[in-house]
Amino acid sequence: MKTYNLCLLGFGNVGRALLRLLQEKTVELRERYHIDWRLTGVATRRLGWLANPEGLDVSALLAEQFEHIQTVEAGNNVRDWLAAGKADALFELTSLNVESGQPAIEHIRAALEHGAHAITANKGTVVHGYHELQELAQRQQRRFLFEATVMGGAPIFSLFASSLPAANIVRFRGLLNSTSNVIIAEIERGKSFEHAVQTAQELGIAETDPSADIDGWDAAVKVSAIATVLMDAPIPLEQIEVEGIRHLDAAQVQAARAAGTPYKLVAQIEKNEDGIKAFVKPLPLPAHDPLAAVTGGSMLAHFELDVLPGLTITLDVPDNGPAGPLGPAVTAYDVLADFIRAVQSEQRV
Ligand SMILES: NC(=O)C1=CN([C@@H]2O[C@H](COP(=O)(O)OP(=O)(O)OC[C@H]3O[C@@H](n4cnc5c(N)ncnc54)[C@H](OP(=O)(O)O)[C@@H]3O)[C@@H](O)[C@H]2O)C=CC1
Ligand SMILES: N[C@@H](CC=O)C(=O)O
Repeated sequence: MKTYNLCLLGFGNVGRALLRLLQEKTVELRERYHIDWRLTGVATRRLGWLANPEGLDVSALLAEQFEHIQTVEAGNNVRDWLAAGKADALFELTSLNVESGQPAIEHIRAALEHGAHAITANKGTVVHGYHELQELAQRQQRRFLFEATVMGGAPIFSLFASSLPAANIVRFRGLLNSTSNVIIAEIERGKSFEHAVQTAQELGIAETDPSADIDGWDAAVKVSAIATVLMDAPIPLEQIEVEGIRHLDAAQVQAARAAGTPYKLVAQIEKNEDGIKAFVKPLPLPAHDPLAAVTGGSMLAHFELDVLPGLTITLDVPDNGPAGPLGPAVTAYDVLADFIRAVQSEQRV
């Protein structure tokens, strides 16, 4: 059985949740999937480039006892660090950069060139680097996987890839941003905007810079990722009509809720012979609209396909589970599932 050397770049909400999940699933990974693992690299701007090819102390990392962690010299850049950690897989879990997807794209490029699989929750890499990184992965016979980037926790990209051959999306409508949904719900309950943002941050679902959520860009990036990967219609962000929830007036939000037509940040894509059009904007929705019933950090994606009139995927994310906030935990599951898929693709060769 192969022991995989895993390197984590970004050790925030999702990185920590992934490490906890890997610990929980160690025996299952070994017994069901013949995968053994050790953590050989962790890096963030604050921590620097930590590596040890014999394995880093996972419990000390999770307890933030960084001074107890034994490391080797790992240089001060991603390529030297991947080499020092003898990486077989990189988990790229750094913050979203809406404008360029960097430096995450460079991290993934480095991992693939090193010969490691690259798995990410960072949607900037898909919007700004999808074609280049897929081609590089194919040349290197490694996998670039990104299931967690849209509706972290739910299968979207892998579902289409594995179970919906020759199906073409003609319309998509969904609620793709948990943070704005939590913020709107808090405002409906009479909380201030600042308090509402803080609640989303405490749940671990807000972006490092929450203005990406509030101003609609996180949802727009997800829209662009769906169009690029699933609709073969890369739509640049500047061609998406984007309006966030910042300007929504509390009284207006509360009145809409009282009237049974709550505001939701709706994402929509339509493709026809004239091309592709997409928007992200807050809309009051009638009670019978399935999007109106999506609560808290939950999300919904509704696809209309040429072969299926309607396919809806709902991801229920209650705020907290026994071990804390569930948003990052369900996202970590998608990352783990991608890792298993990457290894299985090697095992099939
Ligand atoms: N949280 C969620 O529910 C979900 C998150 N995602 C995506 O997952 C990614 C991580 O999210 P999350 O864990 O919540 O974010 P956090 O803000 O909690 O953590 C981000 C981590 O990345 C590190 N980081 C940021 N920039 C760099 C850089 N240039 N070089 C090295 N390290 C860097 C930060 O550490 P430091 O500041 O020390 O560098 C920190 O450890 C994001 O791209 C997000 O969009 C996707 C789906 C759901
Ligand atoms: N900030 C995002 C996290 C997942 O992508 C959200 O709120 O949906």
